[in-house]
Amino acid sequence: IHPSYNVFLQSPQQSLNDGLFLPRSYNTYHGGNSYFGNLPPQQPPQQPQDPATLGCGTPPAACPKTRYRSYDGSCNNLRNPVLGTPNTPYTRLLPQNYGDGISNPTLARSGDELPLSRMVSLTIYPDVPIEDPIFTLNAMQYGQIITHDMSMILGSTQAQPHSTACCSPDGQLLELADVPEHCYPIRLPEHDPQMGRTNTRCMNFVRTITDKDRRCVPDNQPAEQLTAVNHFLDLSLVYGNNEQVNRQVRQFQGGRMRVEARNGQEWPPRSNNASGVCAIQNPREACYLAGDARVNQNPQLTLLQVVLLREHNRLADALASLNPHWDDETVFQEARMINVAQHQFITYYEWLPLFIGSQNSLKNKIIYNTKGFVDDYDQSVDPTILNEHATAAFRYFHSLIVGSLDLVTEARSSYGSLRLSDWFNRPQILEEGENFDQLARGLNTQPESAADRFHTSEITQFMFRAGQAFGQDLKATDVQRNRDHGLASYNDYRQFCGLPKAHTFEGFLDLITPKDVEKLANLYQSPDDVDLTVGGSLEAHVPGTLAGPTFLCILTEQFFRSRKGDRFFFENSVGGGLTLGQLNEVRKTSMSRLLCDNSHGVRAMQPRGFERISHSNPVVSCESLPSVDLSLWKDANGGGEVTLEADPFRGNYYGK
Ligand code: HEM
Repeated sequence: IHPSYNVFLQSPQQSLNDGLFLPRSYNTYHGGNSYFGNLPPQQPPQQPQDPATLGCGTPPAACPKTRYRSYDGSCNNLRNPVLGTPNTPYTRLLPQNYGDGISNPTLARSGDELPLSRMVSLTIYPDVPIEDPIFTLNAMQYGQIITHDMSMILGSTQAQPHSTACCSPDGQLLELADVPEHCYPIRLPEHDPQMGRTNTRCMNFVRTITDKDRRCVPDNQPAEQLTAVNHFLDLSLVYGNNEQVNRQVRQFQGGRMRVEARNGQEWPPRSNNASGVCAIQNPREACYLAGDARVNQNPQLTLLQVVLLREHNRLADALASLNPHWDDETVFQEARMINVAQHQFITYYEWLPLFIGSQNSLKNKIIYNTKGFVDDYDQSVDPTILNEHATAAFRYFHSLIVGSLDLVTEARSSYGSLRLSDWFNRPQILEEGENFDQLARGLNTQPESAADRFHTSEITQFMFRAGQAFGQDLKATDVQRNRDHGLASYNDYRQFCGLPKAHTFEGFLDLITPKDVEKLANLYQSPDDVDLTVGGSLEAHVPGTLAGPTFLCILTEQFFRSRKGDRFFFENSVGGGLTLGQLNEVRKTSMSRLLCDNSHGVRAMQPRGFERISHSNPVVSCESLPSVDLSLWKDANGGGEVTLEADPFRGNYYGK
């Protein structure tokens, strides 16, 4: 076992009493539970690394004393300035379980192949449309925004067919398919409904790039996958993950982001490589450039990206008129800071309680019931994204995706709908007529699909089909990715999370229905072979949450680390950069107000946008929804209470 994992060898401290979870590694961080190990304070800068070894973590030359986050997340942790930066490894709760112990995909305990991931998808994840009784499509969609802010497997765009082909365009296995370093194609079973119609034998699957591929670790050490974006919840999907991308999306005037005006609305700039990035059907179709490569993936994702972009410019315009003496950079960074604070507030206080439960969040110090600052930053907490979170637990919410997107009028009547698979990677649809407003209302009106084992065939049969009869299968991909990343088994994570380990398939009956246990027993040879992605997705939910105990334990741990390990978290009195008055203004923001302020003709919304319209959550005028009073950002030179000149952050923490 790799030394950095010794922390997990302690006996479980967690109990399942009243369904609440204490992230178990609270008091184990101090041992240096970080991939890189913790650097001593004031570590002198190291020389930049050879690009061939990019992925090993390149410490920045200096950490400037600044009230603003870097774009790549460097210097967030001053003891280990590279922590949380792009192109660094995920971390994990349990050691890798590779077929060869080093890097090959997971095998059954017997050494045989695991059941075909596509077979698992067809058996476990069929399309049975069940609406969520409480939550809107926006709850699903904001979840994807949070995901894209936190991680992206390196080597994939998660939107377009991969440039490495393991299968031919007509779905036949290619020679490269047998090169385990790159390819791990999804093989279709004999009776596959798609194969029956098209004679397709495989779906493309390219393995995630690891630290081993980048020659960062010794040959005998198990591989760890790299993530392409910074690990912090910092709107990097809007602002970019490095200075170079940030320069492409910034206007450098008035603190604004670049936008293009068409039909009286502002849109993101167009990508220079539209035909490479999007599935456009003519060169005039929009294909956007944003801080994140996945921006065009589906219309509702793009809509929220546009909302967050417009919000930046709305904030920047207000700050610039309050503080005419501020230069472009100051307006830009202050607007960015407010935008990120609002996003963190919505994520932690409006969204997360619905998914992982209010009581669970309060009890585990993920949210606080306070009007004060929360100074819980701890530089020994590792903010790195957990592989189990990104590859299994958080993907459970793929179940919430719906196959058709409602267009909704101001009177909240349906005007029609869009078929999801017609519009992957084709954001032009947002610019047509009043679609933007109608889709925005649809987000807050239409129910999401229930969190269960059923998935719309728009993502299990038709994903990214680009006009073809069939496309990819997201759930088969999720199962395949679980094995590509060599995650330990469902049974191991049960034990890690304080549940009894099953010795027979019947041992799963405490949380999984007899019918589903039977399906598992038919697919897998042993209870120890069940993939985390699969077992976790079949558990009965913990009351008040949208996940079973095993996934809840992983999600809780991740969101705990993501706040406590972020020096700039918005509730922090120093790093957060807000006065107490400003912080309590930010706490007035809401998903619905964000949509109101950044759409064109939306005049009314229900107060709680992630919850369906009801008597207790009725549609009300936008103006009546609480909003952030930006006059608190008028600085001392303009007669206000804030003074940036008195900023104590000057010079460098170390380096030049
Ligand atoms: C229409 C909506 C969505 C589509 C089409 C979609 C599609 C995808 C695709 C294609 C991948 C990459 C698969 C791979 O190659 O391994 C992915 C990854 C992922 N998705 Fe989704 N997704 C959607 C919504 C969501 C939602 C709502 C969540 C969670 C709330 C989510 C969580 C994730 C996570 C955690 C990953 C892995 C991120 C990483 O690379 O580290 N997705 N999704």
